[in-house]
Amino acid sequence: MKRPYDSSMPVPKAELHLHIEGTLEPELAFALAARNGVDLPWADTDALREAYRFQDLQSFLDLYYALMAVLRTERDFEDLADAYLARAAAQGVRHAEIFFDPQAHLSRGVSMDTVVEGLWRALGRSTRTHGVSTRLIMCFLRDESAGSAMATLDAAKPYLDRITGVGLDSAEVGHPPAKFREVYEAAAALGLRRVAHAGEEGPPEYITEALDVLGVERVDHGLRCMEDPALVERLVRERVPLTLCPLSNVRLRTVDTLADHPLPAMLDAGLLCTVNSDDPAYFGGYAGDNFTAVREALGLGPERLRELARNSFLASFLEDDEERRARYLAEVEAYDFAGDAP
Ligand SMILES: Nc1ncnc2[nH]cnc12
Ligand SMILES: [Zn+2]
Repeated sequence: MKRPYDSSMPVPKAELHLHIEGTLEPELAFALAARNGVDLPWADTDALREAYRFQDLQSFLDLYYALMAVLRTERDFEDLADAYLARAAAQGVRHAEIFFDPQAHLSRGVSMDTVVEGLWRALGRSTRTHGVSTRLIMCFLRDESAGSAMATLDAAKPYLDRITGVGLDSAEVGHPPAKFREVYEAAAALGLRRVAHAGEEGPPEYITEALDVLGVERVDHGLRCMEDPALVERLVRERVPLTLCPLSNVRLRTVDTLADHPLPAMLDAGLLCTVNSDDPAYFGGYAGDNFTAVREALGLGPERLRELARNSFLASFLEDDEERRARYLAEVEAYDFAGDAP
């Protein structure tokens, strides 16, 4: 008999909201700093971890961008991605759609080639080495100009065989989606899939704008849709997936505690919710940890957990490999969710 929720057999799932730079664990950051001769302003990994007390999204972003100083070579990006994929695989992730932030590297003199080739060294072999299929999503920083986003899209053109889609991240409030209309139109014309962070700290109107102006197929976070019943109805009707990140929401104080998270109400409303880790090195857990946390804090039963796992594959960009998606979905249906630990 299979032991359900055995840690050696975690829930099969896809991760759809994961910033690769947000997987930089303190130990790897210090190792890369030593390798590259970069001075870090923290004495050691404990001191760095001490700094992980965030007031809001911006206070996290300040640290997140600062620590990227250690990422300089192809090998650094390869090691970063390999470390994430190993951890994700151990927590049941079968498929990962991975964000990266090229502007945060280009502005430090690290080229698009270094970033994409480095990540690809790990991602290109990941089904073999980690048993995890992957897609790469290039995010634009919404607190930078639309012109900078367009230049970034241009710089990515030689790598479009490796990039599945575009996203929009960084400081949300004051940077509504419409600013990026032209760059999303250009991305669509290149055949790229479209997602955007919206409704994390920003108002529900940003979610509507991301759908109507940017044509996004998935909304990252989307938490604040719950303030607008007509928007919830639309998201349900149009089956727009939301990539929720519960531990991130607690650490960035968009919800007070995990027990206050609206996930159960969102599922009850019929929203197509998924559970993801966002920046796991900073927020206290990877994909499986997020599943465990919501199961325990919110008392989600076996069928709700199955729904979340199923949704993760339904919402993924696996249209170019339906056979693989069907295999993953069959695994979800065969999984015994009735036990007592993801
Ligand atoms: N949670 C988040 N929101 C916006 N931008 C991000 N970049 C990395 N993590 C992010
Ligand atoms: Zn995010």
